[in-house]
Amino acid sequence: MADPDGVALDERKWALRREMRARRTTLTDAERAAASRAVAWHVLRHLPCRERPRISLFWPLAEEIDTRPLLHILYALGAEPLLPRMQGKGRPLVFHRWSPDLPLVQGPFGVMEPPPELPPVLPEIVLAPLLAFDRRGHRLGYGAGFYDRTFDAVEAAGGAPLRVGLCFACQEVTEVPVDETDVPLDLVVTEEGPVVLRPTSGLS
Ligand SMILES: Nc1nc2c(c(=O)[nH]1)N(C=O)[C@@H](CNc1ccc(C(=O)N[C@@H](CCC(=O)O)C(=O)O)cc1)CN2
Ligand SMILES: Nc1ncnc2c1ncn2[C@@H]1O[C@H](COP(=O)(O)OP(=O)(O)OP(=O)(O)O)[C@@H](O)[C@H]1O
Repeated sequence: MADPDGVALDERKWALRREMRARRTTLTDAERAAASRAVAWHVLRHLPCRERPRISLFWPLAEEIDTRPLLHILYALGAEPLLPRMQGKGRPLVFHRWSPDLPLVQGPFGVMEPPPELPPVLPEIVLAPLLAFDRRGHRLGYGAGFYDRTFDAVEAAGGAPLRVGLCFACQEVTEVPVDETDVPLDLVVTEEGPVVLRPTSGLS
């Protein structure tokens, strides 16, 4: 697929992924840690965490928001934190309950995941990692299409999760290139606070 100036959509997405990875690399460890604490605070303050939702996080890769303190706090609050597991290329992620004593196993791309023998759980809130987002709610990930497929699969199974991006404020762009499989986010939470993207999210 090509846009009017002839640059294929895929090429524009890969160029933006490279640019956003480079931008994220410029954060210092101290900035990353402070932003991660602020993001955790905004999630607890603005999402319905006291209703103890089944809420999916992700085990962070080196340069992503550090979600581990938030996982522990949600668990302590009596919420049901979940982590995703890959079932293979081209397949949706499946979610399993996480607790502090759960031994994780290393999956593809070095991602730490719950072991496969646990029962699958449908999330009510999905906190998704991303490389870039825009104010229309479009999200750019690492390019495997895992989260778009997962949002479709959860809905097909009867779920209607709140779709939330979790990232650094520097990952906002004017326009993410999208194709027809892109499932928009309801909101994004950065260290600066929540960015509400769809009024239907019920949050302000
Ligand atoms: N923490 C985390 N867990 C996740 C995701 C994610 O983006 N982050 N995923 C989202 O779909 C799924 C895994 N999919 C992935 C697909 C590609 C790459 C990838 O290309 N990784 C880079 C290294 C990235 C980094 O260190 O920042 C690589 O292998 O070069 C990673 C995860 C499920 N779990
Ligand atoms: N629901 C879906 N069904 C079939 N193909 C899909 C679906 N969602 C995404 N894809 C395909 O997967 C590929 C990667 O999608 P995309 O560029 O949106 O990934 P991404 O959002 O950057 O990655 P991720 O969600 O893994 O972080 C594209 O070719 C896209 O068409």
